[in-house]
Amino acid sequence: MLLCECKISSKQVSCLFLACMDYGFFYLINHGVENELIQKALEESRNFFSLPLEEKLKLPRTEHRGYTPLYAEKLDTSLHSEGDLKETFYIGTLDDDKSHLNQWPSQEILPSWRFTMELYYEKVLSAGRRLISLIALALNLEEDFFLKAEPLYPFLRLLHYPAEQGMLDEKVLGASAHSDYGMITLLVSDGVPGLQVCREKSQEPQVWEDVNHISGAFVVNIGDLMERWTNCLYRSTLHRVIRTGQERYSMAFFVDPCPDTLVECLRSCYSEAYPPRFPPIRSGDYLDEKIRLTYS
Ligand SMILES: O=C(O)CCC(=O)C(=O)O
Ligand SMILES: [Fe+2]
Repeated sequence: MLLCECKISSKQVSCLFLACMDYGFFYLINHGVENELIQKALEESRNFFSLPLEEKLKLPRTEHRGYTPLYAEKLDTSLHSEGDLKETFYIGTLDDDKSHLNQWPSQEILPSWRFTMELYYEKVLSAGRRLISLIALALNLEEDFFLKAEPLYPFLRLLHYPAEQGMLDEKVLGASAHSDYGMITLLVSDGVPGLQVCREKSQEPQVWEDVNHISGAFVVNIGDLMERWTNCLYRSTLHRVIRTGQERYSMAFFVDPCPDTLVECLRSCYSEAYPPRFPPIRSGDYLDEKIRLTYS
């Protein structure tokens, strides 16, 4: 899937439609975020996670921004394990009345950290906006249909999966099985394997496929709210990160609608024979409940 400033062809729009329907996961290239910036942001993320724990704990996650230590989150809330073997750092919107809630490592310790993360955030957000308008076009909607859910509610999640020391409970994963909650996610990693997708969430036993790394490309996936809007025409696909013994870094950028957006089945996505599968829901209510469960 190509995404550039120039005109997009109808063939590319149908290719996007099929990718959202078949897998809910696809690669995105020519997205306008330079690979150098991606690598720089990954390096800064590594710098942060390499700090002593007491330094990281000075920025504890508050209002869903800041640091969460190993095992603090469990993405598969049905699992009986202590939590996921990953540490994370969240950055929320940069330019609204909540921007002051963001937490930043001290400039003395990491001088270019905030600048790099803000630049990365802005660039990925603009690629995400463009992609969301293409997703609307692919559904025969007005280009700005999903952007009416402005101000968007994007979050950058930095992730670090440590190399393992000693024996661990088999049930513990890097990121346990989950689907993402919002509209779309744009993901990059340092190339260390581990990410897997399961195309049929209800099939038993579940079949997991590895997602290969393409340097400079985003792995994009559809989230639950987009699945609800489209009455499951677009798939919010189950995915996870397994433990490989190797250390791994990734950065997930979640593009979510404004909390007050009412997400209800699109007119073109239901019929008498295929009624809406989900009741309408306020985006903020759905997201808050999912986030609450992840930490409980
Ligand atoms: O680290 C990865 O590759 C995936 C992370 C992920 O699925 C998430 O943060 O929601
Ligand atoms: Fe995810």
